[in-house]
Amino acid sequence: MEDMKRAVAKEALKYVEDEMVIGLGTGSTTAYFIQFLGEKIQKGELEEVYGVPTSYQAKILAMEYGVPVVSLDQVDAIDIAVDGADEVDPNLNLIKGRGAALTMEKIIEYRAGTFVVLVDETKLVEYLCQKMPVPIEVIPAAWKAILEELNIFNAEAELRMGKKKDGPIVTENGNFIIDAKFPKIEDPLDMEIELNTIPGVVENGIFADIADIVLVGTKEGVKKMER
Ligand SMILES: O=C(CO)[C@H](O)[C@H](O)COP(=O)(O)O
Repeated sequence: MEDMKRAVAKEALKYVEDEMVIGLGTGSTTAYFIQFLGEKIQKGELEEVYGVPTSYQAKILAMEYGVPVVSLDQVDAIDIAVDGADEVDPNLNLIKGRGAALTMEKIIEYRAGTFVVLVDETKLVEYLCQKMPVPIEVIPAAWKAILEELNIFNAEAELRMGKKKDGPIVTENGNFIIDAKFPKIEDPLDMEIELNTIPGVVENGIFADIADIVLVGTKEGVKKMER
């Protein structure tokens, strides 16, 4: 599994050129990309490249490996964004947000000229929500009301609890995460828009029609899916 993650991360470097602004995703696969990117910069193989992190994890890794970091409000445009995903359907719609960084990820990846997604083959599904729930970032005061609202969609939804913290996890924006397992998502774009109309929802982890390229790590090597 780690070999597959490293392989897609290496492949993603081929899309990076001098003077690019790069959205840096969150998660274990993107961590390899940030590491390899930093190593290339340090060797002088890439120049005038800047990273816009989607999370503290991405920012800390970028600082550790020597990728110059800038914030979204310091750049005019993002040339490319590279990030992982939890599910990818045949039309390159995604579920993201296991790392609870989905809001900043979507803000940055939506704006990227090219959005490259890095996954291993276990993340490929026939339809969204086949295996993974949709993470939904919510305003803390609204969590219970939103859980009830999600009953309309027949979702099995729960507040995400901390692992090394008592109580719910708190996102980098100071919000809670609800994980909602829907029966089957027939129309990802429609569902993405509908979830965001519930008052108190900040953003949800359906990324419909955003990914341009998905690099899939398989036992036979890296495969490319493109829109
Ligand atoms: O959406 C994410 C974080 O919010 C991650 O990109 C996604 O969970 C994939 O992570 P990993 O590469 O560790 O499997």
